Amino acid sequence: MARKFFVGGNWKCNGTIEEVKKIVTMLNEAEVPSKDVVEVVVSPPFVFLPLVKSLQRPDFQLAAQNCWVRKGGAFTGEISAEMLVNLGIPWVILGHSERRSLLNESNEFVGDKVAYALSLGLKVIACIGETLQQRESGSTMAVVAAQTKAIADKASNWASVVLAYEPVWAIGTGKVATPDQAQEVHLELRKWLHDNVGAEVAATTRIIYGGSVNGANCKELAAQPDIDGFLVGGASLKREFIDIIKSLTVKKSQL
Ligand SMILES: O=C(CO)COP(=O)(O)O
Repeated sequence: MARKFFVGGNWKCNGTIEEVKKIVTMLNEAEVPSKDVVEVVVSPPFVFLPLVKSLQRPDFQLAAQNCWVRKGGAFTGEISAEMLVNLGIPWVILGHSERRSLLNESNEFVGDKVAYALSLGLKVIACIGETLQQRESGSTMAVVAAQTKAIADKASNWASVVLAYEPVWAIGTGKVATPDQAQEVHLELRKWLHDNVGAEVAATTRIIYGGSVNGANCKELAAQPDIDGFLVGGASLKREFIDIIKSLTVKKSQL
């Protein structure tokens, strides 16, 4: 079964009501491939989720950028997975490197979050990725394998998981991974899934790339056989997000 191309737009902590309306209008007017070909998931900050939901075209979906690790309750400032379900938000981004580094989210904590969100029927964009120091010391695969293991140890429903490989050194830096660099890690991750989770999960799980993806570099990355889409930060707030949605042409493996 072919893996459907997936493009997520992570707006991070950006936007005003006016800006949100402008971006949604721009996306609503765009001509893009059908949702049978490309799955598009937009992730505004929590407070704008209802607004975007009310305005957004029906073929695009929504993701929250985080949720609480367990059932909601006395956790001031948190948003629970139950609330996302109640609001009709199908996806949640978990384990983003900004949360791992700035808020000290550990592999185990991210694994618990993923498992809890999945248990409520949410679909999860689970983020992993190494720092520059880790890459330079040759530990990229060990780092992303440990991050993936913490998720795999607790998550059973892989059909609802998209794995986002986002090297920390490429996020917001303009230093995109080369297609070969990204493909190499994606292939290794697929092998890891094969050996540690199962052949079916390895063959069907979408592994998407994130980190300085833009309208100019997306096509070459999208052509790699194991890159199944993108998680886009800065460029998801701009018109070039439409070019990224349209970036899938022919996979290198099919040439
Ligand atoms: O962190 C990212 C998406 O989650 C990537 O951000 P940039 O596309 O701005 O590098």
